[in-house]
Amino acid sequence: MLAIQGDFEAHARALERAGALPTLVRTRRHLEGVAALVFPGGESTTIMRGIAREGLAEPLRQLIAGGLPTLATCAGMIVLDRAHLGVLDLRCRRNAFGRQIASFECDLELSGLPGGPVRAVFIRAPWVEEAGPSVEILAEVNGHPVAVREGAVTALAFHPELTDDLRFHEQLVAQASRRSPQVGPRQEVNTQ
Ligand SMILES: NC(=O)CC[C@H](N)C(=O)O
Repeated sequence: MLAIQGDFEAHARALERAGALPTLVRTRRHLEGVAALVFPGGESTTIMRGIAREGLAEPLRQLIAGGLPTLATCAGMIVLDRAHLGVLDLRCRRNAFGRQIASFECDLELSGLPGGPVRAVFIRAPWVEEAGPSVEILAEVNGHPVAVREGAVTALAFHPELTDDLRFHEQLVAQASRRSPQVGPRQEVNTQ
């Protein structure tokens, strides 16, 4: 997972519980051999600055364009949008829910996610202001998309990594092991 700034440690714990071996990506070298990517929540301007400083933008774009399974939450969704890395064909509105209800939780039903609604934790969250035809909207709040999928990328305006709900991380691990069976789940790697 991208570990420049933000709540990547919460993602690491969720990934471990989902059977993956999370590694921290801070430089280009750390991208070698990754089977999936996570873009955490945090502060998108700071994360973008780190990406630029480390020369990570182009390698990240190439990996995602090549179909690397990717999960992005909150600031991570902003980082992937047209105005930033440009890997998702959508435009985010930052801090979209405004000051009064900057942070809130709700139960959210997502299309294509079995097992019932998720408890969605929004923290100064963005929403998707406008999206191209290749972007599938998975859930909305008040008519604004807050969960989308495009290709192998799932982007969420909320933070599943801050709850006990592992479904998104499990989905990512499953996507990654379908694509490169040698890398997961961990039980298969470590059977001596
Ligand atoms: N929880 C979050 O990731 C908030 C995102 C933050 N408001 C930003 O614009 O970068």
